[in-house]
Amino acid sequence: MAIKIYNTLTRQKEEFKPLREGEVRMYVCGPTVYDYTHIGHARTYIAFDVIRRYLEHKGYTVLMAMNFTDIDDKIIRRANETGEDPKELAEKFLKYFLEDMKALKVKPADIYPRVTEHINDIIDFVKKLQEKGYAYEGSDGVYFEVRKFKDYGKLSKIKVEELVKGARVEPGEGKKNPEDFALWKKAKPGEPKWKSPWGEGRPGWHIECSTMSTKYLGESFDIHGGGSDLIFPHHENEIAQTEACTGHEWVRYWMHTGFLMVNGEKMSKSLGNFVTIREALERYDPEVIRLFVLQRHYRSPLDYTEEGLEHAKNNLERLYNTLENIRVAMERAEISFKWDNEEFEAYEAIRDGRKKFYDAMDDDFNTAEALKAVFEVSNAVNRYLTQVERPKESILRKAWEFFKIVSEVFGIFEDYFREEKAGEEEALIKLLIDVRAQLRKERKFDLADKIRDELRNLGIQLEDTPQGTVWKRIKI
Ligand SMILES: Nc1ncnc2c1ncn2[C@@H]1O[C@H](COP(=O)(O)OP(=O)(O)OP(=O)(O)O)[C@@H](O)[C@H]1O
Ligand SMILES: [Zn+2]
Repeated sequence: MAIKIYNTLTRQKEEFKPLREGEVRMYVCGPTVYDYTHIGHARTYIAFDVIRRYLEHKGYTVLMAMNFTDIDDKIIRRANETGEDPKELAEKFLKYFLEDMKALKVKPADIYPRVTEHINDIIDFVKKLQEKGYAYEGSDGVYFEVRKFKDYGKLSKIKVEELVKGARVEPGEGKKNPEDFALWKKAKPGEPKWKSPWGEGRPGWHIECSTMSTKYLGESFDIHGGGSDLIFPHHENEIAQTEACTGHEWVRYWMHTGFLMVNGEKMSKSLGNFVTIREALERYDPEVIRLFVLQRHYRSPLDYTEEGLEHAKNNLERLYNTLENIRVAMERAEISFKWDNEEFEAYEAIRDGRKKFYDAMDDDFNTAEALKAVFEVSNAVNRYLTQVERPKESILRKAWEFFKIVSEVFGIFEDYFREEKAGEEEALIKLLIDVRAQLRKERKFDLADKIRDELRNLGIQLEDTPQGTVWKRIKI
């Protein structure tokens, strides 16, 4: 089944067709690193992590880039308040962000381009816009002339006239028109700055994403995403800059996440109503936070409540319980020579649950519906295990395989399945030690030594002690 994606650009679900067969190139706007990452950010990044995981699960090679805004007004302001160097401040919070994402089991992006390492690329981009007549230099910076770009407003559906009336414009003294936005800001005394054809200064916010995404993903790519607060002005301006520069369509699918809300307001650094990921992780397992996010569709708003997190915690426990039930039951499971009603019922429940899971994920990554399917399978397996004395191995294996898929896509139970693998490996080593002991008894020393040497080549060292043979891992 093909994947359908809700495209903010067309306000419709569309069948997903990547530009290159088998490959998906996606760019997700990263954080402005001036404070700790909060659960609101986590909502967005976990959502895109699962989207990316699902695309990979479906067989696509995903090339993902995420920027770091490591110089910007907010960073300079905060650094002035705390007396830190803006560069060090950004560096510190960038490191914390990566740690937080790792803790939440969010797979790292392939490339994390940072603004301060791409200043020359940004300058080149602005120069091109100036050459093409879309940008002009004002007293305090270089601006993009919005009215020159005919498609302006195509993403947010905001008209330039409304924009000016509603005063949704950025400040800037040197602008020709109120709706224009800064591509380059000339440095004020004491601000971090870089040399440019327009004097010393720094990039505006939007230009970094146009520059760095096209540098790494090409002049056209598949998916661009972020929280829905980025639709306007950030993504609207990104489109204007990039399409003005290249003269053709840039991004195929625009994806935006709903907000994480606290008491009816967006959780945000600016409003100060946030719970950091670190605080949340002191109280909840990372997988609880993931499940809490996945309980809602990524486009819907999500309320941050204790009940919501407790609900996720209980749900996660229920699923772990089922996994343990299956694992333990495997030991008493038998090969099937015939099926009874219980087997047919369990089989059909797993089959239907698995289909529902894929249908839900194909339908614009509907994790909330997919999770329902996971519980249907979980309930059916538990029911089956209470019904039969000797469960059939094939039924359990089907359920197990399904949970492995859920694990891969949702980024939960990963350690559990890893331990299972480690357990299998240990059992195999023990088996080889027994075989070697038997060979030695039979005085087949050549073969016995071969086992020892081959294992050593794999990083497993055997040692014969008076108590028997023991093994340890060694560096090879
Ligand atoms: N409450 C939230 N719910 C969902 N996504 C959010 C929330 N807050 C921020 N995001 C998303 O996190 C990403 C990084 O945000 P960024 O660092 O730009 O935050 P910010 O806008 O500076 O901070 P804040 O919005 O907290 O004041 C963006 O995609 C943004 O849309
Ligand atoms: Zn961006």
